[in-house]
Amino acid sequence: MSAALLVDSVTVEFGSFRAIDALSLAVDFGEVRAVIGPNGAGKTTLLDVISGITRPKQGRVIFDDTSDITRSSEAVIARAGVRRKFQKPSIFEGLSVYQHIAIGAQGGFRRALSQEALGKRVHEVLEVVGLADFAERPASELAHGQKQWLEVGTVLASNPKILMLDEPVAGLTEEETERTAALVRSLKRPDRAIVVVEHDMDFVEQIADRVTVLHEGKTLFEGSMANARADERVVDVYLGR
Ligand SMILES: Nc1ncnc2c1ncn2[C@@H]1O[C@H](COP(=O)(O)OP(=O)(O)OP(=O)(O)O)[C@@H](O)[C@H]1O
Repeated sequence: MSAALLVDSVTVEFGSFRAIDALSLAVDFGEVRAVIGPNGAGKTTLLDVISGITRPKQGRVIFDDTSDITRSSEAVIARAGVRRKFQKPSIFEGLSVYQHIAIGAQGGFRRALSQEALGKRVHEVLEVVGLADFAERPASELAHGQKQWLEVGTVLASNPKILMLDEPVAGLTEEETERTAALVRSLKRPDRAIVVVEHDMDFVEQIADRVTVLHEGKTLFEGSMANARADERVVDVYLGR
C-alpha cells in the first residue's frame, strides 16, 4: 500500500519553543486516521505544516509517495488535493449553501467545469452531506451543525485525496455528532486518506481506523482506539484526566 501522506522527522519551533519534535507519521490511502492528544500537543500545528501554513524547521512532508510538499505554497498543496476543513466554519455572508459548495467544486478541478457538470457535482455533494433540502438557503441561516457539514461539503466538492478535518464535532449535539460520524465513514475511499483532529473520544472510536496520540510534539502511541484506551501512558497524559 502506498502512503498518502508521509510526515518525516518534522520539527516546528516557535522561537525557542518546540511545538513539533522530530515527528514522523505515515497515513495510508483508504484510511481514516485520528490525531488526538492534550491541548498544546501539536495537533493543529501538524495540520498547519501539512497544509503549508507553517514551515517546519526540519523534516519533510511527502504526498502520494513522491511529491515533496514541504516547501510548497498553501495554494499548490490545496490544488494537489490536500485539503482541510478548519475548526471554525468560514461562512460567506449572503451566499447560499449551493454557492458555497460550487466554490469548493470549482477550486478542485484543473479546468473550469461546465455549468452542467458543476450543478451535478454540487448536488452530489449536497446529498452526501445531507443538505440537499437547504441548497437555496443563505448559509448564514444554517444551524451550527449544518454549517460544519457545509464546510465538509465545500472541501469535499474538490474531490480531495487527503481530507483533513480539524475538530469536526466541536460544539455539536449528540445527534449531530452521530450524523457526522456516519458522514466521515461514508467519505472513506481507497484513493483518499482522511485525517481527523478531535477531542471527542466516542466519535474518534467510531470513525478512526487508527489513532495517533501526540504529546509534546511527539508520537506517544499509534494503533487502535481500543488499544489507546488500554495504554497507561495515554491514560496518564490524556484519556484519564
Ligand atoms: N504561532 C504560534 N506561536 C507560538 N506558539 C504557538 C503558535 N502556534 C502554536 N503554538 C504553540 O504550540 C503548541 C502546540 O499548539 P497546537 O495548537 O498545535 O496544539 P493542539 O494539539 O492543536 O492543541 P488544542 O487541542 O488545544 O487545539 C502550543 O503550546 C501552542 O501554544
